[in-house]
Amino acid sequence: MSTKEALNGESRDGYVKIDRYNDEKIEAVAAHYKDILSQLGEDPEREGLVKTPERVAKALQYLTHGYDIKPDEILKSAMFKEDYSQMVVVKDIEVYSMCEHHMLPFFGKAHIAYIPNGHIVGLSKIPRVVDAFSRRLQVQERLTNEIRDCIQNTLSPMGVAVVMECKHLCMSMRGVQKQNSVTTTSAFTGTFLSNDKTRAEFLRLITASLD
Ligand SMILES: Nc1nc2c(ncn2[C@@H]2O[C@H](COP(=O)(O)OP(=O)(O)OP(=O)(O)O)[C@@H](O)[C@H]2O)c(=O)[nH]1
Ligand SMILES: [Zn+2]
Repeated sequence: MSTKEALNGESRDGYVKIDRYNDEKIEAVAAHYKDILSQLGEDPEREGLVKTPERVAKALQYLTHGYDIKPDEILKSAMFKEDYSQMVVVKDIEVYSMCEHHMLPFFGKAHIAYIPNGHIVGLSKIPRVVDAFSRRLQVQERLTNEIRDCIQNTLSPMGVAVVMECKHLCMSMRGVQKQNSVTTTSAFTGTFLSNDKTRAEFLRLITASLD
């Protein structure tokens, strides 16, 4: 069974729920984690840990399921011709990703806007695109750009704006150990780049969630 098939379930809140896994992959990853537990000085046979390698393998499969999703097809599946040319903003989209350097979580919010150019897109598809790119090993900058490029290239709007604000556990629970730092990234195209007023309007609309 492919990982994609393994990810067929969808819960009501729109998040992908795994109810079948790629057993081959789970077994291979779990075997490595059993070894890792030993290397860390643990006893992988003790009661609490017996199933841990399999649990971790399943968790990792979930946390990286974005590799099997085609974000542009998500958008294409719900594009509608519509004569609406004002800014559409979807803000406060929860983001959970993992930094590719330490494989530790970073999480926060994405705020996304586009200005239609003949087509609008089903609103839920925008958070789905965010999930498709964030459920991979990432850096926040690339994640921001990938979301922007996907919406721009698929929907061809007058412009796209993406702002992300995230906390990185690799900066708080280890390393430099800064508990409250938040990283903000942004990416714009079209009118959001060329027109200061449009960009300012977007930033004003999302400001309430930036403090
Ligand atoms: N630009 C960027 N850097 C990130 C992101 N996530 C983690 N990092 C950084 O990746 C860098 C990796 O640096 P290295 O010096 O190779 O790793 P390290 O020795 O573990 O670094 P420290 O975290 O400073 O202890 C660190 O500075 C992290 O803060 C991200 O999304 N974007
Ligand atoms: Zn990191």
